[in-house]
Amino acid sequence: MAATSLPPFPTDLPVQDLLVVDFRLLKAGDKEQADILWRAATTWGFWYLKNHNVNDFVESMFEMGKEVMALPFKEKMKYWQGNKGGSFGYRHAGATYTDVDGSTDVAEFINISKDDALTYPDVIHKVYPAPVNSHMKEVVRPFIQACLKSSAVLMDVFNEKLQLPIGTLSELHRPEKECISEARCIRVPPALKDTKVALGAHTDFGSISILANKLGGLQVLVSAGNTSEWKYVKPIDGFVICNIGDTLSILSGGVLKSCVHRVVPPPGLQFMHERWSLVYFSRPINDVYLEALSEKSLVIAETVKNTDKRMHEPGMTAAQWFTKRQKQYRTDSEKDIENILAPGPKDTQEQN
Ligand SMILES: O=C(O)CCC(=O)C(=O)O
Ligand SMILES: [Fe+2]
Repeated sequence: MAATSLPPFPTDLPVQDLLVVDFRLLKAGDKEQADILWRAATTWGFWYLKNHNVNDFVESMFEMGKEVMALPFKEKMKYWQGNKGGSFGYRHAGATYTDVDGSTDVAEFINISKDDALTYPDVIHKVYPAPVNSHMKEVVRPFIQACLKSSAVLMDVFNEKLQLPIGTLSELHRPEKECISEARCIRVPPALKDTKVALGAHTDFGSISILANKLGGLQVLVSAGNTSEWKYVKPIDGFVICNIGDTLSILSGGVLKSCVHRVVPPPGLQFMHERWSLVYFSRPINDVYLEALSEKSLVIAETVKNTDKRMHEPGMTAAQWFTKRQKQYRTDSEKDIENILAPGPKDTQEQN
């Protein structure tokens, strides 16, 4: 649905104003834009990006996602991501807990590996539902390539500001190496009566996330002194929302901030609509050991001098850590696929 035919984002809600980075200028080496990006990434860890070409593929990615989610539940589950720490493939709604009382999420995903998209029709990790394959070359791959280009530019700015040797961060994220980077299309149904949280509070596991959405619902946890408050991030037509994830925060010794966020039902009259969002998660190469790059940067070394390593460094590689995190908060960790396929309100077609 075109953004213009959707109800507007309400004007009376707590909103976190994010800085806007002009990607075209940033890519051309504009120092002011690099400073804006640095300020955003070292304070809130979230910012808007404008004048980028990721947008060229957003609508077609949503179309692909809609075709996938319209498939019968059994068909989607043939491509299930599983519950053993993998991510690629289909993830059904309700797969994770959103609070300690046992509420569950209401979001379903299709996750497509960067490696599989770049090598298609060769398969590195996973095969995908038919609509992913039929749009792989014209839509999914170019979308991922645009995200790779954008994140490489952002990464180079962080590299310079962190005073790391040239190319350090890009070497740890080389696109031709295997990793868990992926594109994700998310569907949240029109708000169900008692849904408080559509996707639970989390930080992103990876380095940089690039997000496109049209309806509100994304919230960031903003701390001021001893209190913290959930604030909405307002979708802006043509802009994507970017954020720092945990791995880049760890590698930078905490200089770059990975902010807690969640998705609640769209606010105001937007609640009646299906919510679609699209994310590209840029993650380090699988065997990158997750630790602050203190030996390569005085900026990082100075920052970590007084921090407890155990608080920030998981002591394992990016792939091991991702698998561990991915298994957390699952509602289905003891279940096999037959159990999940048993009749229930999971099929989006049956729900609506
Ligand atoms: O749908 C959104 O707006 C955000 C999704 C998100 O945070 C995630 O998938 O990690
Ligand atoms: Fe997220």
